[in-house]
Amino acid sequence: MIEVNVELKDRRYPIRIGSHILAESSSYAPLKCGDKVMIVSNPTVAKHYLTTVSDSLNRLGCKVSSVLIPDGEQYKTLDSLNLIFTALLQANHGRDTTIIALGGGVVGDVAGFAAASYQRGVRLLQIPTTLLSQVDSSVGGKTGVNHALGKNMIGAFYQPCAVIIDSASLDTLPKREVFAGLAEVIKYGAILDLAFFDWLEQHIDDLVSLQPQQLQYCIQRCCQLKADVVARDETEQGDRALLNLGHTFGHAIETHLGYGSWLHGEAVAVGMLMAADLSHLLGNLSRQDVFRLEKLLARANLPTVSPDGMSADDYLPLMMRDKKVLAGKLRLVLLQRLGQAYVTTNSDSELVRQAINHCSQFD
Ligand SMILES: NC(=O)c1ccc[n+]([C@@H]2O[C@H](COP(=O)([O-])OP(=O)(O)OC[C@H]3O[C@@H](n4cnc5c(N)ncnc54)[C@H](O)[C@@H]3O)[C@@H](O)[C@H]2O)c1
Ligand SMILES: O=C(O)C(=O)C[C@@H](O)[C@H](O)[C@H](O)COP(=O)(O)O
Ligand SMILES: [Zn+2]
Repeated sequence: MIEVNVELKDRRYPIRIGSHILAESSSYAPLKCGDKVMIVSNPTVAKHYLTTVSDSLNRLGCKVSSVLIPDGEQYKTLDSLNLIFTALLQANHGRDTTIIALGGGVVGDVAGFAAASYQRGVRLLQIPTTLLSQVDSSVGGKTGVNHALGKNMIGAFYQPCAVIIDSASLDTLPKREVFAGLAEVIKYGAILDLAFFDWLEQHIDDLVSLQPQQLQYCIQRCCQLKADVVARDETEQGDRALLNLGHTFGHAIETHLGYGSWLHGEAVAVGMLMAADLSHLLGNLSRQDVFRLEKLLARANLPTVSPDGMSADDYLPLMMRDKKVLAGKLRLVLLQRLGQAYVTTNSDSELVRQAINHCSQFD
């Protein structure tokens, strides 16, 4: 087992990464004998991992209850949050409880927000079971739910006390979900680390087929890159916005099509290409580097063109609701070059339209 630490201003928490570590009680520190816990999961994940996790916690001497929310992005809602609150109240959980998120990013974001708000805040532990949640959503404390008018519009920054990543849990993950996770993996290389981008170009086939050694290195590198950004800027006052590459476009796709139609990673993949194209139009990223990004995404079996029938007119109003908008001005994450991103308000809407059109089938 290896550990990456997230060093916040006033405290730190560990990300433990290993294979088959959910079956070991020692993985769950700081949980200890006598602790009350509520595991939040969904039926799909529970079928595979709830017994393993509950057994480990029971052996540790924890008092374990669980609640399942429905599976899917369309259930990342206030209703699901309320299901969790009801279960907590019915089982008499107080401020000394710990909420454990066992699942992908949807479970993690909803359970995380439940932890942030139940009785004004209880302890949270993340057990991510998708590639996307292992490399991204379980780390850094963004929690929340969607609104029909926009992604992740209601939420809180709320850090977990630990993140436990069992890479073996990816063996049961559908391939399409593995590919979606690779979009966020490629994002880290594109925004922060050219050497990692180069490594991904060499090893993307190994990741697609979940080769254990390459997978562990990839998860560790992504967690380290995210931990470093979050340590510098926990609540997105500056640099953390770089983690949003492609998301202003991608969230528009998810909202426009209806949550769950395209996966988050798929929408982010196309969004990153739009951002890369725009970066090129603004005279930064070279055409060759736009192609490198496109090729890597395609090799990860991700979409590289906008959804059928979605036009720039559909994107722009939704993009104006992005959380990075300041004083009514769109702020976008763009690429100076591969491995170096920046945030800009200097994005003329005609060029934004052009970039969207370049990534559309009719172009
Ligand atoms: N908080 C953040 O910083 C952050 C970062 C990135 C993404 N997100 C959010 O994360 C969400 C996407 O997360 P996701 O891609 O994990 O999707 P998800 O949570 O919907 O999980 C994908 C699917 O895989 C299933 N699943 C999960 N683990 C499994 C396993 N081990 N075996 C078999 N099936 C399994 C789930 O039940 C679901 O059907 C989006 O809502 C996105 O906005 C948040
Ligand atoms: O952790 C972050 O910061 C990110 O932006 C990571 C993103 O991958 C993630 O999808 C996040 O939920 C998007 O945040 P939002 O603030 O645009 O909703
Ligand atoms: Zn994301």
